[in-house]
Amino acid sequence: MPGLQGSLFDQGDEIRLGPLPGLRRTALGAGAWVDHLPGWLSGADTLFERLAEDVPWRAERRQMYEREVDVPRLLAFYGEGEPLPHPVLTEARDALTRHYAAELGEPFATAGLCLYRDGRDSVAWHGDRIGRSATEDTMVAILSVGDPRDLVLRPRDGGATLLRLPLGHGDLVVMGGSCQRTMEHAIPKSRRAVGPRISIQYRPRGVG
Ligand SMILES: O=C(O)CCC(=O)C(=O)O
Ligand SMILES: [Fe+2]
Repeated sequence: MPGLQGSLFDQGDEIRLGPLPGLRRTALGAGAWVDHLPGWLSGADTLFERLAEDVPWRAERRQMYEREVDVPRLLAFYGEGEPLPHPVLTEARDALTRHYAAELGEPFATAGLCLYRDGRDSVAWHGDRIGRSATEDTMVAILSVGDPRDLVLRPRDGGATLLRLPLGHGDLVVMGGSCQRTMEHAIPKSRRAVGPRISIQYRPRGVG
């Protein structure tokens, strides 16, 4: 098969996870912290293309006061034990479970996927406060592929943005400690011309 060898052995396309010890922790106060590792996954653009095509993306609507509005991003959710849409996503989840085993005390179990089609797609300020995260420390780990979008964090009880991290192209961020109950996070809309981004959020059982 002419051409096959070229595509199989092209390093730039190979989807591969790097080592996790390069993670850098930033303390945000009140027991909240963020771990960050740019470029954890190589071949991220190839993974983006696969996921964009293979995942059964859903458009959702939600009630906002009197009106029903479009949720400004596409979604997919994989519950505990459900096969993930690409083997590297299982590998990433298991590597994160191993790395954080002592600190987290339970495995990462679910995967939520978001597709931000362009700068108009976003997530408003919120904490992932379903389940144990409302009252106890937990972690939400996010792997990003596609064009970078800013993840911003601010204290829940008011105050300025403490951290702004552009996330895309294989970057990893982990929000931990009290982050989901003492801080809020968002992916703001962007007026710049940005290409699509997919985020994969790993959470322990019952956390949402
Ligand atoms: O896309 C992201 O990186 C964040 C998504 C998020 O905060 C959520 O789905 O709860
Ligand atoms: Fe969130």
